[in-house]
Amino acid sequence: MHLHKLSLIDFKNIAEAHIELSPQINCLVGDNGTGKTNLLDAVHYLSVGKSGFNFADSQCIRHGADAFLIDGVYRTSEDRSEHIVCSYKKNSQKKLCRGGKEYEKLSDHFGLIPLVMVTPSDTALINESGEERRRYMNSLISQLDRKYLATLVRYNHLLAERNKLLKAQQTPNFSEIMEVIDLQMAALGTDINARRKQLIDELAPHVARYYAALSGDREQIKLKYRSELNQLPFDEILRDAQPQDRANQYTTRGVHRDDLRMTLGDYTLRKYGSQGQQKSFLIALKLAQFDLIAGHSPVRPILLLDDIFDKLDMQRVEQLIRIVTSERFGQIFITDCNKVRLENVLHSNGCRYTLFNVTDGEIRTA
Ligand SMILES: Nc1ncnc2c1ncn2[C@@H]1O[C@H](COP(=O)(O)OP(=O)(O)OP(=O)(O)O)[C@@H](O)[C@H]1O
Repeated sequence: MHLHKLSLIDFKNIAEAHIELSPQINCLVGDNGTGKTNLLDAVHYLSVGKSGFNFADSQCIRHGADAFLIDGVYRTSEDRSEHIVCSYKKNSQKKLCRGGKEYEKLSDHFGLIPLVMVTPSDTALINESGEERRRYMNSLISQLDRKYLATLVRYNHLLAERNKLLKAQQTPNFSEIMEVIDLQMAALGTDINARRKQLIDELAPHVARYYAALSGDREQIKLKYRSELNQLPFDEILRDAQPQDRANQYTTRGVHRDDLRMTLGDYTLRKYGSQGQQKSFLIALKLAQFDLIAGHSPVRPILLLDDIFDKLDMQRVEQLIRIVTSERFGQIFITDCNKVRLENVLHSNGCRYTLFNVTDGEIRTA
């Protein structure tokens, strides 16, 4: 499946655009702040129903306009297509339609048009708190397993109930209520732990392989899932934690404290990795994610590469281009400020591509 035609009206700084895309490599070139990333975000909207950069829908309406519209026609085979439209009008409900019919729930659309995006803002996965990494695991597992999200919602609900109880320790039957909550939390948390473990066990070898390829086999990285539940049953953890939880008045241990450990050689990537090494890791992670989704879906994800030259040396960029232009990948979008540099790399790898010039929100085929 690939995005064949894309039309935008009043989306961020793009007043109007109608473009026809290549099923393979699409390059968006232009100066800083011209709208290259905005176009990628529109493609993200059509897959996920929301911005890939945490923009609220209202922030995506072009300044001075009342609504935005994103209209995409995907080719699924020679004679079949999917028509997806996402629109949002100020102070009203966002609409996501497939073939002219509005979805009741956005989540019903998940997985139809898989997509993987690499952006400079991915560094938050390395440098921000564990919450960011848990969100990453949760979002990826939810794409592959719809039941996971329901389990997570129930766990978070119980966690909130438990924390409320810990703040009101004079509640009659405190211990009995706590026991009931813990019993349910232990079952759900054990489930969440198993799915996260399975995800990272599957993902980690691919990440290591892609990183080795990007670095020309000079460096090795490891990705590990850190959870207390890997060592102890959750019911035991909750029981042991009770005195501490009562003192702190919140739940100190559980899958809501899980994290990922990323190492370069024997050292923490966050502390000791250079910016280029961190960026290489994030690209390797996203390419591994691509393989994982492709393995679970009948269609290959669309790959969005925003600003890939940022922080990478030419050797790594060339390796990356070599990897993503291999048979295993499908439709790709690449943004860059430097047209000559991008074209040189693509030419030297013998790639065919379609180039778009982006100037002040206008997108034109070169
Ligand atoms: N709602 C909006 N209405 C109008 N303009 C907007 C809106 N949201 C963002 N912009 C503008 O879009 C531009 C940013 O576009 P974008 O992030 O796509 O740039 P880019 O071409 O990817 O640049 P860079 O090369 O620096 O990454 C900024 O000028 C910003 O002010």
